[in-house]
Amino acid sequence: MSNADEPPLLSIENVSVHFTSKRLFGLAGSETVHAVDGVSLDIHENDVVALVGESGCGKTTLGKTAIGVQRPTAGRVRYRGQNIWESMERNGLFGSTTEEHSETEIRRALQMIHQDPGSSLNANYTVESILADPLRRWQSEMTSADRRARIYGLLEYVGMTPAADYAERYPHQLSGGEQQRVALIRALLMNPDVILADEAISALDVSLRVEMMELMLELQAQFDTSYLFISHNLANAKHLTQQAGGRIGIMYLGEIVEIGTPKQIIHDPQHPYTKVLLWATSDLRDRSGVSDPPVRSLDVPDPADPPSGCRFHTRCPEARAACTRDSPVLDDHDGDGRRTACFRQKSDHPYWESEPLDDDIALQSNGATSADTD
Ligand SMILES: Nc1ncnc2c1ncn2[C@@H]1O[C@H](COP(=O)(O)OP(=O)(O)OP(=O)(O)O)[C@@H](O)[C@H]1O
Repeated sequence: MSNADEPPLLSIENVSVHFTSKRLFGLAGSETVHAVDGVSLDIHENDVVALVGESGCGKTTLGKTAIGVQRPTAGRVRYRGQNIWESMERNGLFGSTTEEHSETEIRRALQMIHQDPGSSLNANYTVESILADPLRRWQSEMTSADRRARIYGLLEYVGMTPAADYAERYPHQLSGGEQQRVALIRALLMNPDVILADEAISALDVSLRVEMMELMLELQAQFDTSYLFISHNLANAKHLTQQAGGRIGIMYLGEIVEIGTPKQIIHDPQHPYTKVLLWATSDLRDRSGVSDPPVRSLDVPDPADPPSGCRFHTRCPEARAACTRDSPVLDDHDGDGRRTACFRQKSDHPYWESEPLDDDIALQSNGATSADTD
């Protein structure tokens, strides 16, 4: 479990990532996709934070920005207090100073595992060479016998036995679950502070997902690392964060709209969009409740032209005129650490005096959102 009183390991400060590209089909001009907008988030030592939201809401972009793979167009990312892009630029020009972490150290500290480990494991190397590489780089004092013992020990730990047999295999000779375990071990052998796990279990069979999450947590304790876990599946996010004492952040159209403990998010959601995600997650849905999705519209707005005010207002069943004008700030309204970006959490907000947007629109009743369970 993390200690929120300690200075954060990673601070994402008011970060935006906008992608500008030419319009397709010969249309004049360019368009700017607001992939991430004004997000702040701290990740602590031994933390587990899961980001959940529909496809295209900016989870991957935010994750990559957090680990210094994507440069923000506004805002800062700090690693142990140090602005990582400024440091990397300065290091490139002048080398690192003694007080700061070098670019190499920052790169080592912030690792990633992908949805498709097959494409990230080098097909031409055996499992043993793939796993020996980080040890050679970061623990150069190890003898080759020590390296082999370490690799075999870890393969056995993750259930890939006999280890000597698995060590000689190439990635294509492993199942998807085995490839993902090798990718996880390789990332951990870099001795990272944070691992971005981007849909890292989504491609696995349902039965293997829980196993992989358990393994991630067991290895977290051994390697002293934090996870930023990205998933479109709220049930998986709950499973992982619940055991780790972590948090779930709900993203919608480039913004975090609610963040809190799994108990707060799953059992007492405050943001109307969190309620939609819960509704869409069959494993978590309250079956005694409504059968229709709690949204006014199923249409997801274009991230190149996000709605004014609260971005969720075009779909929100609770939306009022105030929501079309002003953007709610992500705030801790109850003093319990959970933060929500919704005017309904402030009893004295002008929202309560403003007109409901459209009383006549019935809740739509067909289909689910794309963040459904699979
Ligand atoms: N390199 C890029 N250039 C232009 N637009 C991009 C780029 N990367 C992402 N986007 C756009 O930014 C938005 C957010 O994308 P992102 O991949 O971060 O979302 P996501 O929530 O991770 O989605 P998914 O679950 O489908 O991966 C999308 O509209 C996407 O099309």
